[in-house]
Amino acid sequence: MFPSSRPWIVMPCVDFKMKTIEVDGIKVRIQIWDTAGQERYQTITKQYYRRAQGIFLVYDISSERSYQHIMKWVSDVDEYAPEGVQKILIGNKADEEQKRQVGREQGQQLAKEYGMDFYETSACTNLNIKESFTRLTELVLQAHRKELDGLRTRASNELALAELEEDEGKPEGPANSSKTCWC
Ligand SMILES: Nc1nc2c(ncn2[C@@H]2O[C@H](COP(=O)(O)OP(=O)(O)OP(=O)(O)O)[C@@H](O)[C@H]2O)c(=O)[nH]1
Repeated sequence: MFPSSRPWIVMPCVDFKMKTIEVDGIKVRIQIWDTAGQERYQTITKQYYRRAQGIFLVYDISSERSYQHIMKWVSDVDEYAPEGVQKILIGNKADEEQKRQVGREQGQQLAKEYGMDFYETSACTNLNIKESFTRLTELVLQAHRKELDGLRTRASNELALAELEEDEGKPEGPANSSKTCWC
């Protein structure tokens, strides 16, 4: 039953969850947006790329077709996600070994081509679920740490420059002003 006092927006194409995970002893709260793969939702789901910091590109190891789609996802991510977004390639349904159509090496090869980490996972047996989430969070934190360090360096350089300019503007100190001629 929907409460009548407030509006409800039903988005059939995006699932949202929040999770807290620990990386290097730090608790990190992450937002997870699971966008639908179907073509008909693409206009909406692409909007979600814009604020992403980390993206899992997921195919199904029992579907060659889903693997072939990864190239398209990568080009969409390049087009719509912010520069520097962290990506990991996932071959899901690793529990379905008897239905496998995509070899593990194919996944590894593709990930290598795009410079991504790669995991085979199973949502059914929990294989590599925690590991892949932890790794993506780690990559996002590392990327932002670099950004923060860059900002810090720039701020301290600017401060040093400001101090230098202030010093240069000051009248000369007593040591210099009471100039003594030794000759
Ligand atoms: N055997 C197996 N089945 C899985 C696994 N992950 C998901 N499934 C099944 O695959 C089907 C599709 O799962 P979804 O989570 O809806 O997949 P999705 O990619 O989000 O689908 P869309 O949002 O429609 O693109 C469901 O029947 C799941 O139970 C897995 O690791 N192993």
